[in-house]
Parts: sequence; structure tokens; C-alpha cells
Amino acid sequence: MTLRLYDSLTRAKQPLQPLHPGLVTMYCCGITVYDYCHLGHARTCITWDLVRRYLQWSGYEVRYVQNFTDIDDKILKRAVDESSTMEAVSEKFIAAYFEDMEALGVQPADLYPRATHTLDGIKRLIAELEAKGYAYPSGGDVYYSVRNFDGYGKLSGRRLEDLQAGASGRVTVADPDGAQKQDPFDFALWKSAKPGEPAWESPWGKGRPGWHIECSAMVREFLGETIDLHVGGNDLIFPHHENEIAQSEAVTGQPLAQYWLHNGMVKVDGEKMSKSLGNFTTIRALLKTVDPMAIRLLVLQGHYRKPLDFTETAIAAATNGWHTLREGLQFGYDYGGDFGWELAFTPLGPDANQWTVAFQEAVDDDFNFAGGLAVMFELAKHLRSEGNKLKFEGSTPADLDLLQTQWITLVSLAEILGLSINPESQSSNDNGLTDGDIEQLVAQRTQARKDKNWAEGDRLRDVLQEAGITLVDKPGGLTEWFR
Ligand SMILES: Nc1ncnc2c1ncn2[C@@H]1O[C@H](COP(=O)(O)OP(=O)(O)OP(=O)(O)O)[C@@H](O)[C@H]1O
Ligand SMILES: [Zn+2]
Repeated sequence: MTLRLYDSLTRAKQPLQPLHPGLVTMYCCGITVYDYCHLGHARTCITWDLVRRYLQWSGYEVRYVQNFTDIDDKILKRAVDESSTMEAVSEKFIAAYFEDMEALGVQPADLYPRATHTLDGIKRLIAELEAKGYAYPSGGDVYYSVRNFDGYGKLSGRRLEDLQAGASGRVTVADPDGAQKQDPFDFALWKSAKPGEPAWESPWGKGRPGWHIECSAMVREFLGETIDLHVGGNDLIFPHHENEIAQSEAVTGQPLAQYWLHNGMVKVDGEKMSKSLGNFTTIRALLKTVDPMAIRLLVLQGHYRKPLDFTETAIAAATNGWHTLREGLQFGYDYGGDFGWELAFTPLGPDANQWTVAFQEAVDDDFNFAGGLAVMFELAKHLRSEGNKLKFEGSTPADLDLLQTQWITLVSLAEILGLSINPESQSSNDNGLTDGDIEQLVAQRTQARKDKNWAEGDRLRDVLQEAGITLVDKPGGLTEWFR
């Protein structure tokens, strides 16, 4: 089977052919560390965590680098507001980032370079751009000359002629002193020091790097001149990734990345969730009421390239979905001991059985994780219903070897997606009935009453009552239940 992924540059699905067989190099534009991360950042980080885990499961070694932008106007502003320093603000939010990501089950990158640690590489790149005629100094700043790079606009599909001044907030905000530029779309590679701001020595005078150049420098320093996957949110396509291409490719003459992958935005009422707009919900606030695995599921259930609407309903649906999966995952821990199953096993690989193959077929098509999840839900629902038979009827006619394979498959697939349960704390035997158990018992009781088997109906009511569930029979044979 071949993994095909949608490349934003060629605007088509392409088969994955890494530069070095068996190894995938991957760079993700990380966070500007001036505030707590919100659900939008969670989506981006979880998405690329899933891709990385899936590539590993498919047999690739993955070298994954994600940066921290720790030099930025917004960090400086926060430092001023808090009477703090840029370093202190960055450290605080980098620490918070790691806490949030650990809670969400995002595996750490192999390397987290920071702008402040990459200044030599940044200065080297700017000097090379200048030597090759792509950059010019102006009043202590250094600008990239977009008109000198033929391919400018190839990623975003924007042609320079069509671009109008002020089309992107980030161009004007980042480069306020447009008067010094030869062209309005030239962007700053180096900014001269302003009084009181952190600054570093350079051949162009004291100053600090622009935002775009740090990624070009980090990719080159830590992964090489051409990488396999360059990934990030689709809000970065223009100008950030367009500028990364212009910087890197002008110097190396090589493609910066073999494939450009972009995830869609988390939206609130149709607008991008963002720190700047103030319409955000932080990961830590969300985790007070929502299971981190439900957040992963929220991300998994939609296609990574599509927008994801953040609503109560979406969170509730993801939570329900997680409960179903969790009950399926719990099966072996609840009953495997009785059947003599070995609960510690080596997770299954891609071609192990029909379910892993179906999962792989779905996800190989441009990371269609929702398609892979469908396979898992089928397994989880089946295991849940077998569990109910065991719990309430004492036995199941199902083939136990097959059940074991299905359970191992579900656990293995869940592991690829970073979905895990804590069998101890989630044991439905120890902690009463799960929602699925209750639904099942209520349905059995309804059937018993329809069959006029009152004794069985009463017995089931007692089982539920003992577990602290109250039943309310409504007209028309419906029964509502409350914990
Ligand atoms: N609403 C969102 N949905 C998905 N990804 C997002 C969202 N907002 C930011 N990201 C992604 O998070 C990563 C880090 O973003 P960064 O720290 O630059 O945030 P930002 O876009 O400046 O945030 P904000 O707009 O909230 O200030 C980028 O890859 C970006 O694409
Ligand atoms: Zn970047």
C-alpha cells in the first residue's frame, strides 16, 4: 500500500517517497510563546503528532523538529505589560506548552529549536541571501527582495502583481517601516535594535531577526536543505511559508520541502480561533471539563485539511465517541483475565489482519483518520455488546480467540492514534456502569416489559438501582435514566 498525501504546492495528492528511504524528515512551525495555547494550537499539534505516529507505525523513522518563536513583538509587549523580560515570558509559556501537550498525549518532537538559540544560522543565511542579491540592507534593517525570486507566490497561488499593499496584516504589522523597502512586499530579515529591546550583534548592526527567517535557518541547521514534510496550519501559507520558500530556495537552489502539508483552522462562529482576536479557549481551561482523549477524538473525527468548528455539540459528540471507544478498550481488562489472556502484548503492525488493513487503507489516503476510526468504532461497539452479554447474561456464544484478536486490534489501533485508557481507573466493574451498559440494560428491560416478562423487567430495574441509576418510565414505553 502507498501513502498518498495532499501537497499544497502541487495541489494534488502525491505518493510519499522520502528522500532517504525509510526516513521522513518533518518540520512544523511552532508556537509564538506569549500566551497559553488554545484549542487551535492543540489541533495543529495533535494533527502532526498523529501523522508522525502513523508514519512510524507504517515503518518509517521520523525525525521531527518543531520550533518555538521566542523573539517577537507580541512577546515583547507581554513582557512590558507584565514588567517582565522576553526570556521570562518565553520560558513561562514554553513550560506551559509542554504541560498542555503532555496532557493531550502529544509526543515530544526530537528537537525544539528556538530563535534565540539559532542566531548564528539565521545570520549566515541572511549574509548568503545578501551575497546572492536577494537581500539588501536599509537603515539598519535587512529586507528580502521578493521581485528577485522568480518563484514568489507559487505556494499560495498569489502573484506579486495581484497583491495589494496591506493584503496581509502580518506583512504590515511585522514591517511597520515600509518606507525603507524597495517594494511593499519585501519583508524584514533583520530589524535594527530599538531602545530597550533585546538585540544581538550582526554585520548589519545590533538588532533581531524577522519571523520568517528563523524557520528557514532552523530547517537548514537541523534537518538539511531539503526536507520531506513541511507542515503547519493553513493560516501560515501566506506570507510565512511563501517567504520561507523564497529565503531557503534562493540560497540553496533546492526545493525546501518535498511536500507541503497544511491543516485547517479551529473556528469559532466562522472565525479563526486566535489569541489576537480573543475568541479562544485555552487547552488548560478545556481540560478542566473535557477528557484529553475526547479532544484528540475531536481532532480525529474531521479531516485534517477542513476547518473544525468549536461548539458545545462538537465537544459532546467527541466525548460520546470517546466513551464508546473506551468501553471497547476496557473489554480485555475486564474479562481477559477470566479467559487467560495475556494483557501485555506487542501491538499489531499494518498487515496483521483485516481490520488493520482496512484502517491502513483509510489513513493511507491523505491521512483520513476518520475512516480509520470507523474501523475502530465497529470493533469497539462489538466488544461493548459482548461485554454486556458477559456481564448480564454470564456468557457469550462468541469465539473467544476472535474476541481476543478484535480487542488486541482495537488497542493497537488506538495506540497509533495516542488514545489510551487507564484500565485501573476506568474499570467499569469497579466503578459502576458505563453509559453503554446502562443503555443496554434499559433496552433489555424495555424488551422484557414488552414481552410481559415482568419478573425480568423488575430484576433489571434492581440491577440498575443498585448501581445508583434512577429510571423514569414515560408514556409510549420510553424510559429515561439518571445517575
Ligand atoms: N485556530 C487555529 N486552528 C488551528 N491551528 C492554529 C490556530 N491558530 C494557530 N494555529 C497554529 O498554531 C501554530 C502556532 O501558531 P502561533 O503561535 O503563531 O499562533 P498564532 O496564529 O499567532 O495565534 P494567534 O492568532 O492565536 O495569535 C501554527 O502552526 C498555527 O497555524
Ligand atoms: Zn515557519
